[in-house]
Amino acid sequence: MEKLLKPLRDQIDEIDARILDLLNRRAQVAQEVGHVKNKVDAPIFRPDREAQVLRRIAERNPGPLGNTELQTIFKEIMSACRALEKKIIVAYLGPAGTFSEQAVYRYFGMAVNALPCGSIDEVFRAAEAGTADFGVVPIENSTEGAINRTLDLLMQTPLTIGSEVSIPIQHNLMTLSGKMDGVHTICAHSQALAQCQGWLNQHYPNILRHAVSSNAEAARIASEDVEVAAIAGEMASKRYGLQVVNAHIQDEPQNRTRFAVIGRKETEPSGKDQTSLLLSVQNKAGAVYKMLEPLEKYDVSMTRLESRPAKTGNWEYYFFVDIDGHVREEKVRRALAELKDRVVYFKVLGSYPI
Ligand SMILES: O=C(O)C(=O)C[C@]1(C(=O)O)C=C[C@@H](O)C=C1
Repeated sequence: MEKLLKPLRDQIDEIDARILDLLNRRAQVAQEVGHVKNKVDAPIFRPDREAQVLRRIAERNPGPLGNTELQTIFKEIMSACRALEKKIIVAYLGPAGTFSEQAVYRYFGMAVNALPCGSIDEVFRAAEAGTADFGVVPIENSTEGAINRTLDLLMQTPLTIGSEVSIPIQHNLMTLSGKMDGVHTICAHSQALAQCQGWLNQHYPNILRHAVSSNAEAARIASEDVEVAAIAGEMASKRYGLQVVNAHIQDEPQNRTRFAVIGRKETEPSGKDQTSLLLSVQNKAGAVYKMLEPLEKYDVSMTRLESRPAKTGNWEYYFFVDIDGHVREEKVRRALAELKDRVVYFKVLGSYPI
């Protein structure tokens, strides 16, 4: 067998040498891009350009490697090249081991400085103050709906949504021993408890559930107390040395969370974008219909409409609306110009690649 493998491995060695050379040539060009950008103080991270590179890879891919695998590889290549220009700092809802941390690396690749924050508010503050270049905040879960604190903060912040990333959320029940004997409390973030409610009612109806600030915090508590179990992702079980008792206990197998990447700069059009809006209308019959009419008129599709009561107490609602297209596209610009006159509150949260 070794005899048969030798010439094939020689081929792989030779190809690897070429890949190595090409990767470093690519990195050198990225460094030059960095010099050009530094001269005019242009942003290093360009989500629009990265989306285009990844799209082109998928379009040109003849196989046998799959598009998802190739895009993962190219994301890391860009992440490494970008870090040669500048290693960006990304704030997220910590501690380390949360799904938010996973979203940071999924989106930016491994060559970033991930900065854990104690709350969603702190993530916004870090990005607003410039302590971090970007923030990653959960915006919506497919089982539990909107993350209210994020939506409230998006109303107030001067930051814009520059990208989004969605990751599968798989919850595991874990303890130090890998067993549930003697466990009196299950700790997790309230969202995770809600997402696993059906399963917990069925399997452990009599064990106390205790909401804590994050699943990673739950894992930390469980790592110090044999009588406590945690619900958390795989990263947290590894980080805190816990054994999984039951894997994938979320009620919805396709459970995903969408994260917004927030920053101080708007994202340029990439050719395939969407725009997130925050709107409010007066509580009158037909007001929502009237608000959305310009979208139909200019053939702009709406991909999400979510309502949320305003805090003023007079039964007004805020609407989080996603539409296809970038604010700089003509038809979007026109539709929004008309829509603006029909609402009492209007804010573009950001345009970014789909
Ligand atoms: O094209 C650029 O603007 C680059 O800086 C290069 C590059 C890349 O590696 O392809 C790196 C970082 C940017 O976010 C986008 C792309």
